Amino acid sequence: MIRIDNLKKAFNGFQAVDGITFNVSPGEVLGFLGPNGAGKSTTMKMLTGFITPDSGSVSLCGFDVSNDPVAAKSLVGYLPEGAPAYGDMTPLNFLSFIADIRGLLGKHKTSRIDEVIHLLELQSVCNRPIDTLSKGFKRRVGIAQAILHDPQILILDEPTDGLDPNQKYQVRELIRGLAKEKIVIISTHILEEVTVVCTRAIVIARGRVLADATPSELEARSRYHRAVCIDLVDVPEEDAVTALESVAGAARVEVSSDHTGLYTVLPEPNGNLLNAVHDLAIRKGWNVQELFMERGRLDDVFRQLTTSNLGEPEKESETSNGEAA
Ligand SMILES: Nc1ncnc2c1ncn2[C@@H]1O[C@H](COP(=O)(O)OP(=O)(O)OP(=O)(O)O)[C@@H](O)[C@H]1O
Repeated sequence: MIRIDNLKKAFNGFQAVDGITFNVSPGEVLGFLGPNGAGKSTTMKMLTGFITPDSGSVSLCGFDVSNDPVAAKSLVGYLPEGAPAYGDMTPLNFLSFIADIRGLLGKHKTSRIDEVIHLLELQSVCNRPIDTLSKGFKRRVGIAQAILHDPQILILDEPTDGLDPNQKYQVRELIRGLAKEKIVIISTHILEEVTVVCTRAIVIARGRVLADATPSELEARSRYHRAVCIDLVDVPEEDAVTALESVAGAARVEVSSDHTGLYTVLPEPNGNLLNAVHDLAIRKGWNVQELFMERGRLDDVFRQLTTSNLGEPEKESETSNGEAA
């Protein structure tokens, strides 16, 4: 269990993290979301003991990061922002160095290095200086060092940044596999990653938690939750919009700007439009290419949360100078 209580950190009077509190249990993959400068990396650095909080506490499986740093840090694998490594080392040298620091010895050390090299598919670059590797390979070396000692807690700052779609898929699968018995926290800008990988998401801005929910609960907060999309062929736009607007429970109709004939009907709160829109299409004899109901859009919720709450402090700030993060 990770317990984070009222964590705060200011840099030169600027409140980067402003009272963050949450717990995470084994088996959870927590996605940490927020706009640039929201305080995600700073929070992760405090979780891992990389920087010291001004106040508040972090406990990792019962070990306080400030009072018992060695025990706490031994439980954590950390991929810092940008996946820093020693560029003149090869991945093999770097992993061997990390294994020594983590106290892996003899055959166990060799077999773990072998395992992570295979898991992250680093075989082809094992003996090249890290500085000469592509961004994607560097990130994979960073993930390899984070999981090398098979930690109970994984904290990964933007783990799929710079990876191609195949590698993104592989890393997400890897995280899902690891999460079965570990606690995983990832920060990401990729909202689709939250739906695919995370069991829970925390949205922060200006160093404060704005939402803490499952991805489905967040989607349900979207204006597009249960909106009905209908793709029509050869129906004049005006006729389609007028008819769709008249459906009972329809709040608004949006016309797609990049796909002719595609309309999204947004519901009144708790409205259920699917059957009504379906019946309308039959009555009108429309040629329907596609008809489906949306779950909701995370990008919409993210925008609503992070733009509408930015000017509304929830509690007093100690040293904030009011600058935009
Ligand atoms: N060492 C530092 N000294 C001064 N200011 C800092 C330092 N580290 C972070 N900050 C500031 O604290 C705020 C939060 O930064 P942080 O890196 O935690 O945000 P983030 O949510 O991770 O952003 P991004 O998504 O862009 O990585 C930013 O305004 C940043 O400029």
